[in-house]
Amino acid sequence: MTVQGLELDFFRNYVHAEARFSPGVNVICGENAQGKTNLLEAMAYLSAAKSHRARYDRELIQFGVDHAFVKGEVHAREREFTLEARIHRGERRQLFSNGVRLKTAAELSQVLNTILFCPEDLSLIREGAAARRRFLDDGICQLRPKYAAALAEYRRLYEQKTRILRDWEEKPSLLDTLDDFNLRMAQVGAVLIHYRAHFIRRLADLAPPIQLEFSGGREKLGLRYETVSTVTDPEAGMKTLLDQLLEHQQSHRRAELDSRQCLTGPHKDDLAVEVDGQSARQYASQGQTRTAALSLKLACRELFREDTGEWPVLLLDDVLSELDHRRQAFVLERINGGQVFITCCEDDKQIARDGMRFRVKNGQLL
Ligand SMILES: Nc1ncnc2c1ncn2[C@@H]1O[C@H](COP(=O)(O)OP(=O)(O)OP(=O)(O)O)[C@@H](O)[C@H]1O
Repeated sequence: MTVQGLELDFFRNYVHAEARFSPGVNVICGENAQGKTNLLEAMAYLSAAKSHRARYDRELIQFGVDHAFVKGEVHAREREFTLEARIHRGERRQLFSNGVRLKTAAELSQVLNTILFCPEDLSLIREGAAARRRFLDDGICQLRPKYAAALAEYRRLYEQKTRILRDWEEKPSLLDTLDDFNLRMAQVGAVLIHYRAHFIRRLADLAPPIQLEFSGGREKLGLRYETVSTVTDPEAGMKTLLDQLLEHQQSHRRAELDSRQCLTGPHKDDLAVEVDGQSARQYASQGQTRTAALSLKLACRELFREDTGEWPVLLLDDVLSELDHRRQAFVLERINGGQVFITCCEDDKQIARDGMRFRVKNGQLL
């Protein structure tokens, strides 16, 4: 799949921009703070109506303006699509595909998939479990609309249960509904675990060879799914998962009431990442961290290809500047095949000589 053209109005620092892109490599150069990341963010937004760095859609709207508009012409599944996002301050965003209003962001992902790698992705290795859960959720949501729906329901249930646990002492009648919430959370939680387990198993096949090649045959990457402790096999059937989740809830019932927190369920899941058998979070060097994060993203890209039959659009933000020439060459070699956008600070002619080049200056694409 490819983004053939992009149009932006009042998106971040772009007042208006239009561009046509190469189906291969597109190099986006420019000095700091000119709008390179904003451009990749706009493309990623068209695939999932989410930004990797904005908490609220309103952050995407240009300062002092009340709306933003992103339009992409996308070639996917041997067809042409026009995807549009209209973002208004204080209103719900509106998404369209070929002029038809979409009900959910998951419908965008059925047309366009993107994989973004940016400097913040080092947090995938370095930080707590939340960053890795986000990585899993973003990947699976793009591929599986059912997972996206289950995740949204789980989040709603989690918030409601958290409110019950917070307020039950003041309002004991709230406890009447706790068992119903627990059952539904275990049912939806089993769905999340099922999808996550399969996704991680496939990543665990795809990522280690990338890390090995990346590191010149030196580094062995290991991935392991860590979920609720009573779950003996995350790939077991739904009924087994449900029973094991209910068992965990039961054993934590008192602790939840005492601590007034939701202590049981896949909202605490993690993806353990190891390099040469040691926890990457604790022991990986800067270079190993960057390599492991990039290997995970490139593995995700290959998984998407296996699943949809098409390469997702790869968005590499500021990835090459930190790598030595051998690793740069490896990345450029590895990304052959699909459409790629790479940002860089200086106009390095060595990078992707066959690709199209763009210069970004003060919110203008030249
Ligand atoms: N909502 C907004 N309205 C207007 N400008 C914004 C908005 N959000 C961010 N900007 C500005 O957009 C500019 C470009 O940001 P961007 O992150 O795209 O830079 P960049 O070219 O990737 O730079 P770097 O190389 O430093 O990463 C920044 O100066 C930022 O302040």
